[in-house]
Amino acid sequence: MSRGLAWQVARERAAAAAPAAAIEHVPLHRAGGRVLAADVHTPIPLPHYASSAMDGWAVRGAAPWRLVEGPGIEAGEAVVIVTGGLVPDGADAVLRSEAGRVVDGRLEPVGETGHRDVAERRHIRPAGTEASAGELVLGAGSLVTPPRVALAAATGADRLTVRRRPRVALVLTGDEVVESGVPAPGRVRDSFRLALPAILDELGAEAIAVHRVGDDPAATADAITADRVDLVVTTGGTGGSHADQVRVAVERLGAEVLVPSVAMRPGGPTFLARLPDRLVLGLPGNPLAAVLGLLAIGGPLLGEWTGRTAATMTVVAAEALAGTRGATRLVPVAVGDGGATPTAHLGSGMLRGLAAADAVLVVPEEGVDRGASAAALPLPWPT
Ligand SMILES: Nc1nc2c(c(=O)[nH]1)N[C@H]1C(S)=C(S)[C@@H](COP(=O)(O)OP(=O)(O)OC[C@H]3O[C@@H](n4cnc5c(N)ncnc54)[C@H](O)[C@@H]3O)O[C@H]1N2
Ligand code: MOO
Repeated sequence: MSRGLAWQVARERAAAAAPAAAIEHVPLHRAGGRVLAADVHTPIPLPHYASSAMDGWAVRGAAPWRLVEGPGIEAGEAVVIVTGGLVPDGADAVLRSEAGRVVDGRLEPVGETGHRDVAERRHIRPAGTEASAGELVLGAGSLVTPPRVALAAATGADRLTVRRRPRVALVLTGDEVVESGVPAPGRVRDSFRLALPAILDELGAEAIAVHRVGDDPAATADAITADRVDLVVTTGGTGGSHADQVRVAVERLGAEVLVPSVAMRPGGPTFLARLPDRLVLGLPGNPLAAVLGLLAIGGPLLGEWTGRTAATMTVVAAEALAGTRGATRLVPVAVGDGGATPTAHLGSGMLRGLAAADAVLVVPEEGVDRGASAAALPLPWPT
């Protein structure tokens, strides 16, 4: 296998391979975590009516006030009101319940606060103070966070127009892989069926099918084309040996190879190819290599596709890290007050190093000095 495309070039190609996002209209309860595909303008002012900020009485004119039922009030009248209640037209202020007293059916202010409530026309939230009717309140491209869902609801929206999540099928290869229990020598317990859908979910995609196939190009090609999906993520079989049949399967399907392999360690055999109706991201079988391949190449692809571009990160290396000639080295690190330190157990076939990491330091060919700043990939799951 050649050394592969340079890190930056491979990532740019992956981002450029993202198709235009499809859109869908989803109910608000399903919109969290999605990216808006259209601006949200509020059709109503926010708040849309003048409301009381306190429990008490809406009053008009000078004290004392005669208590009336409303809805309207005239000078010298007051109406009982609760927090959030509709302030009657013409009301001057809301007198808080603790700042007023009813004597002989007449309401009067009590103490300095009571007089101030009235004199300063307090506790009325006028309509339109947060937004005017027609105003833009959320822009296309924004991630739908909990307060943004609440804001959309306040405008009266029931659905939002968002980018559709790319649909993904997983094709897990390997005759030796078992899915339960303690594996016998020569067998390995599957690392991917549970982890990859969760990571894809964090990257804004949705795994809708999982196939297990043996080391057989025909079965692999069938699995790659089995579902109506936007992206197929395969594991194993990328290495170029006789058993590494995923590349053979993709070749037989006539795919255009966009990224043949990447000059990075680990994860170098990661590839990206395009079929007429779907992309295929091939990840190596070694567990650490596979996850790093997904973050390094699947990350920019899905970032561009979903609009959830991951923020880049800079960390300070707590120790010097040697580079690898002709390749970018990816080192899972724990990030603490003293900087970023490589975690233990970072073999390509291992998982403990990544399980203990907070980020992945990107070590250029020339290495990183102790105390120097270096780029890092954030991990898409909570750490
Ligand atoms: N002669 C060469 N051999 C290898 C090269 C090379 O360039 N020349 N590259 C090495 C590198 S780097 C990597 S990474 C791997 C890539 O391997 P494949 O993608 O072909 O994957 P497999 O050979 O099928 O498996 C590798 C390894 O991963 C284990 N595996 C596979 N699936 C799973 C799974 N679902 N859960 C857990 N572990 C899995 C598999 O048992 C193997 O141990 O190739 C190197 N070799
Ligand atoms: O790139 Mo392979 O990724 O080390 O084990």
